[in-house]
Amino acid sequence: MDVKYLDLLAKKYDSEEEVATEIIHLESILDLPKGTEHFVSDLHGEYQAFQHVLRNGSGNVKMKIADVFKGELSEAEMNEFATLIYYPEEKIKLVKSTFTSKEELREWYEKTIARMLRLISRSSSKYTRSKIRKALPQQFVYIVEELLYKKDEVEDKKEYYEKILERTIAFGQADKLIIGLAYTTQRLVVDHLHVVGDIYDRGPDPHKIMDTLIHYHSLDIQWGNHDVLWIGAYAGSKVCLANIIRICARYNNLDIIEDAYGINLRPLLNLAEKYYGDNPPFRPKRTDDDQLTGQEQLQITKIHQAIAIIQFKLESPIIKRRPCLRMEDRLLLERVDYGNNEVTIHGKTYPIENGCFATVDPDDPTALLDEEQQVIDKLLFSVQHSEKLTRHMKFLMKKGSLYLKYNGNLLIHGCIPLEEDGSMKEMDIEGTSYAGRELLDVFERYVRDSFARPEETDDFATDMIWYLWTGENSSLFGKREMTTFERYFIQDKATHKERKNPYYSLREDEGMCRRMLEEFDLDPEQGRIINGHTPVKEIDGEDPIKAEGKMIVIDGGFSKAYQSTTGIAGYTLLYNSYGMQLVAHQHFNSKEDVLTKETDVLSVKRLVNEELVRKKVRETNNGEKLKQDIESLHRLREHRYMT
Ligand SMILES: O=P(O)(O)OC[C@H]1O[C@](O)(COP(=O)(O)O)[C@@H](O)[C@@H]1O
Ligand SMILES: [Mn+2]
Repeated sequence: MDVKYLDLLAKKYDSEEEVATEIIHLESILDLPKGTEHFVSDLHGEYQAFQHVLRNGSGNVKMKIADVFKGELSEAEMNEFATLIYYPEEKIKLVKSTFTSKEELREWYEKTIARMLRLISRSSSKYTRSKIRKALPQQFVYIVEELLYKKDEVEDKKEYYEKILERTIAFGQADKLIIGLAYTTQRLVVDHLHVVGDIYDRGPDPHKIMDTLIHYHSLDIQWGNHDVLWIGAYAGSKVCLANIIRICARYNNLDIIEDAYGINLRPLLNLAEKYYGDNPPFRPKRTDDDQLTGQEQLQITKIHQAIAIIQFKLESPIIKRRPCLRMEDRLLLERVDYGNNEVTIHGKTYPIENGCFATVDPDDPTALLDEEQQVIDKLLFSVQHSEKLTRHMKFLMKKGSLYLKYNGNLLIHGCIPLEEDGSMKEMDIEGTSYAGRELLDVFERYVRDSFARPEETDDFATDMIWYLWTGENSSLFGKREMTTFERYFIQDKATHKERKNPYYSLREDEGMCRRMLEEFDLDPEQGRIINGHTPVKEIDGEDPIKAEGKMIVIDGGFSKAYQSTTGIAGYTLLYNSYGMQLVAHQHFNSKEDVLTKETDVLSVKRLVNEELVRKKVRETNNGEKLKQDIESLHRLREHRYMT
């Protein structure tokens, strides 16, 4: 081992005792049960629903409450207690408003704090003290530790503990303590979060989800196609940028661009006002909460058209300069017969409905007007100078990747592109052929490369990010082609169909899943593939657990827009030392509903597998890391203190 590294390590552990203590500490962690992993995917801007799943730990909080209090508290009391853990600030207010005397309140404080400590004590049983300390409300660490580790049987200490509680309440600190303990509980029931892609688009608050994730104690992200679209926009891809704005307009979410990220849409609006009018397929999709005036709706409809046309124009030069992407079929603006109002796709001609080609020159259909060029350039400048977006995109890069191998499982948003016969689909990129894991690795390199050079807007790496959004061999898209143009302009629904990669039928097969795990050097006996991206249509009887449990698809659709096709409001997955459980969530109404009616929609759990022997940290990714640390510490001990 590198002597320099050992010297560095010696600075941190500068006595033999310290090295020994650390070795003992780490070795004891290895024998603790593995922490609970929580998998979520396809959040699609649904911040409230995501918050709820995060706060209740996919039902884990309730499970722990039942473990501790079943038989002692009624169902209603347990539910109320659970709500307090999820939304402590609001719940305390509600509870307090029901009391008529100080005495009542004091009793409630005492009872509640005692219960919370019991719950925390149970939830933290598999963690070391130092880890628990980190999870405790920092201003109350001393008090909580005293209370947490008290031993009731020690009579003379009883008075001492009561005094602590009494003083805490008397000093008006009880609310803060309860709030802190509630967040501690939330934190302890989930050790690590995996976000299996698609934080962005369709829903109203992806930026709030990002802020939540930035503050989350431990997580990783597998990029979804929508996340990569945002990364692409920030990394300099104008066509990705046009797409994110188009999608925000389509879902009436331009606030995300303007208010959350501070990007000025005025130039785009001016252009839109000049060239476009009302046009049904471009009207924003409405949700129940939208209160748009006719004027507002019209404005969004115009913006939607303006940016869609810019997008279609921007696609053309990329397709032409990158023949290896083989996307010539998508040069649709060039296939429009502007005189007869028709378009020819895959050899078939269709009438165009609701065309909006005022800025298109039939002789040079993909040329941007100067005005359009200026609009997109200004937008890119704003995007790259948005402080908040910069923070969010950097975080996506830091915590994210195209796929992840974690504790023996393969986490991936979309797919591994396959041929019909189950072989890995090859793609020729700049003269080299890639498939399977290698293809995904090369895709990721391009994303990182483009992100590192945001000033380059037309280079290969930046074009590849767009390809990841929409290309046939993209592991994130997983479909033959994206029929956005057809859905706006052609009535014939057959043209709207996006044919899925064979992966999506082959993944039902256990042998295939085993081969894919092997492709990623994972043990097919132990490992599973965890997928997002395609909504599981429970309504039609689709099963999220496929291939004898080797494949688990957890996109049940947080996205409200997709709930009518799925029939539920999302799946999440829990993986603790006892095994894996899939949780199906019912539709989430609102936080207010949870608070007042305790409607913490019952989540149905299904066992995916049960570990025969409780899994320990030793057998996890983290365990591997700890073993390496221990090894280094042994070396340090020999190198420094035993010679
Ligand atoms: O539902 P919309 O807004 O029309 O979007 C449809 C587009 O979204 C996609 O389904 C991709 O989004 P998902 O990753 O959420 O599936 C495309 O395949 C499709 O063209
Ligand atoms: Mn997706």
